[in-house]
Amino acid sequence: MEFIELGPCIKAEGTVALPGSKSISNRVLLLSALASGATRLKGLLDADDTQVMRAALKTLGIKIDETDGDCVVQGCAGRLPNQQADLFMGNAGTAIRPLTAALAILGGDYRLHGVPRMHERPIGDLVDGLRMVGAQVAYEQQEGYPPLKISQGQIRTNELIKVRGDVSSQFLTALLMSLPLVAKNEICIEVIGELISKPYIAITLKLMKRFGVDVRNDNWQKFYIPANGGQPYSSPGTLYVEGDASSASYFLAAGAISQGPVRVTGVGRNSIQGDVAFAEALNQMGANVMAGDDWIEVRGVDTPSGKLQGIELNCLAIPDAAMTLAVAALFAEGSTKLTGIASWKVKETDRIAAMANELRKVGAMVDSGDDYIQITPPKHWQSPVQGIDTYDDHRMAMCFSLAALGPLRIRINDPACVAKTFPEYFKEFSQIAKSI
Ligand SMILES: O=C(O)C1=C[C@@H](OP(=O)(O)O)[C@@H](O)[C@H](O)C1
Ligand SMILES: C=C(OP(=O)(O)O)C(=O)O
Repeated sequence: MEFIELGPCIKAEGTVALPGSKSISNRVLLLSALASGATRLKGLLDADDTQVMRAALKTLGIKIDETDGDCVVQGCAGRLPNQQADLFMGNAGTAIRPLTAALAILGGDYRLHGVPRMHERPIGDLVDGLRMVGAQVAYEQQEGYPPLKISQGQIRTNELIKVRGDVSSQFLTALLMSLPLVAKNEICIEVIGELISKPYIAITLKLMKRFGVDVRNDNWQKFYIPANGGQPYSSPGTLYVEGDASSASYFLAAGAISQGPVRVTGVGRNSIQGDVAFAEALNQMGANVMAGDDWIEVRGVDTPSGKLQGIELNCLAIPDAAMTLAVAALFAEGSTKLTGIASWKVKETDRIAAMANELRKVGAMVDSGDDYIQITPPKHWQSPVQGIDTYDDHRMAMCFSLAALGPLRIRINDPACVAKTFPEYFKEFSQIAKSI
């Protein structure tokens, strides 16, 4: 097995220009493809999750030109050139879920599949929502999970559409982005159960608006898609993709654990990404945080003891950056309890189990349940000889790089899994984290 050894680092200091946001990149790729006109995308993320989206769109006949560093997408005005395709979606939730919905609504003869873990990640709530409007979607193996087969349906949009919101917000995002394609009348989507990850729905709505569709959000329970003539999306011309706020969290945490200053550029106080709230959580732990329009910076901590303080925090709105808090908690005084994280179980791996296992390996005391994890920092740090396992989860690898800011050298297994969203992660980390 491949591994990387890091630290022990005496300080973390410097500036990191963030790669593009995964969530924004995959949404704008799809919206540009469905829109009329060409869209120039600047700052798009180039990583596994966005590569599978680009490749799928190309297979569907969308022209994407990447010759000059930008990505120029020729929209198909809601009519995909290829009505038959076999599409590999890797392990990208932001690719398979919205694309499944768009293809099921437009109709054709499609198959969508991914890596083995993708076939364990639920999609049943989305399929149920799509079947409600007459889309034809079938499970190839296990009921409720990819691979999926899509065929031509008879789409009806005059009834209320319901979708569960408590497993993944990506199902609602997928319906929101695809239903305008057939909105001859106003369409209402009702969310059943508590909607998790709300800031990601906010990203979806803001980006749809950039492409001309203004959805009315009635208290996060009902969403109204306006009637249009069947050609809803139009290109905004040029669109800039923000830096990834979840990717920012590792560097900001490094700036808090050490003296910093560590600055990230590409996201700032006006970001449309919910994970910028990670900086507020760090601040609650005592970190010294500053932000401008296009940057966030952390300079150590501002507490009497000079150490981060453990907190209790509901992380329903920041599921991805919450993982970074779990590892930052190793460096805090007192325990940290993160709640509202039940969705961790159905992501790249069972993140509650993975996080608990690996935090224990460095000496922390960990208690966890269905929707929480509580971390008490190590009395005596340990460096596991066999290394920290990463479970093919990019965030496990990126989070545990922070353990190198502790007193011991740390080995991270299978570091290449960061390619899902941040292929250059370890290069960037080693530029700011300085070893003895
Ligand atoms: O819509 C999105 O871009 C995302 C939504 C979140 O998923 P859930 O809604 O499943 O929590 C998040 O974890 C994921 O990385 C990206
Ligand atoms: C949950 C994640 O990814 P996905 O978009 O595949 O759901 C993630 O990036 O942490």
